[in-house]
Amino acid sequence: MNAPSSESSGFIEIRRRGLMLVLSSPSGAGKTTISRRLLELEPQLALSVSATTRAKRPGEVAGSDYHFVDLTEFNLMINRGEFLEYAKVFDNYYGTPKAQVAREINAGRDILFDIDWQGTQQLAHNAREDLVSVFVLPPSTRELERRLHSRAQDSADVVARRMAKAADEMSHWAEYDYIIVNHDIDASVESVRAILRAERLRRQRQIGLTDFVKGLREGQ
Ligand SMILES: Nc1nc2c(ncn2[C@@H]2O[C@H](COP(=O)(O)OP(=O)(O)O)[C@@H](O)[C@H]2O)c(=O)[nH]1
Ligand SMILES: Nc1ncnc2c1ncn2[C@@H]1O[C@H](COP(=O)(O)OP(=O)(O)O)[C@@H](O)[C@H]1O
Repeated sequence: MNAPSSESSGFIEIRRRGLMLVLSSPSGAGKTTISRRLLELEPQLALSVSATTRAKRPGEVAGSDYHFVDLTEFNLMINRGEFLEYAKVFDNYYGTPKAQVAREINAGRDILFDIDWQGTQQLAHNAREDLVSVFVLPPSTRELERRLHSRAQDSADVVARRMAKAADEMSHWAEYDYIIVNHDIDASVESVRAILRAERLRRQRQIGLTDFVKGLREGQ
């Protein structure tokens, strides 16, 4: 039988299970920028570091933005069952290693995923109760293209291919819990923080609530 955990004050403690916050968007809409700001502002939130076969961009740090691996290593990781989900996006493979996610959630920390709709569908299938999904839309197609060019990290033909895929990716918006149109970066970050604040209070994430309320009723 589970004994209610107590703090030194004698109050029964409510603990919280961590949640899995997914941010998806067409490439260039701003989810990496939003993610970086959230991680600075939310000490309870950790980034799920994906493995990818894509080349490192200038400014990216191996092991903190992505684990950069070759296709042979990626296939080995698949065969060893190390991924919670994985998908091919554009011409590269991307996957979420299981170990880090389990560690964070069980420690009551929240974990942020910058993954596409294919990965989100797999997480919804495997972990619906823990999942909170947010789709980020650009204010317009023209602004999306401007942002992809302004990032200046991909060649012109890569930008053209990302634009060509954007409509396809955006067609998945209805599979998400929340939608944010990223006009202003500060407002978008605050919207995600509001979602986090409310979602952290969901009944299903509270551990020890039955004992806590029982204690209240018994006058503790
Ligand atoms: N399914 C899945 N998608 C991922 C993962 N990591 C990144 N992605 C997605 O892959 C796409 C390309 O990412 P990236 O090459 O970093 O370019 P970005 O679109 O500019 O962020 C984005 O839609 C990411 O959300 C992952 O582990 N799993
Ligand atoms: N609200 C915004 N207003 C203007 N520019 C933005 C906004 N959000 C992001 N950007 C810029 O758009 C470009 C693409 O953003 P990024 O976060 O890399 O997108 P994604 O991760 O969705 O591909 C970057 O140069 C970023 O600074």
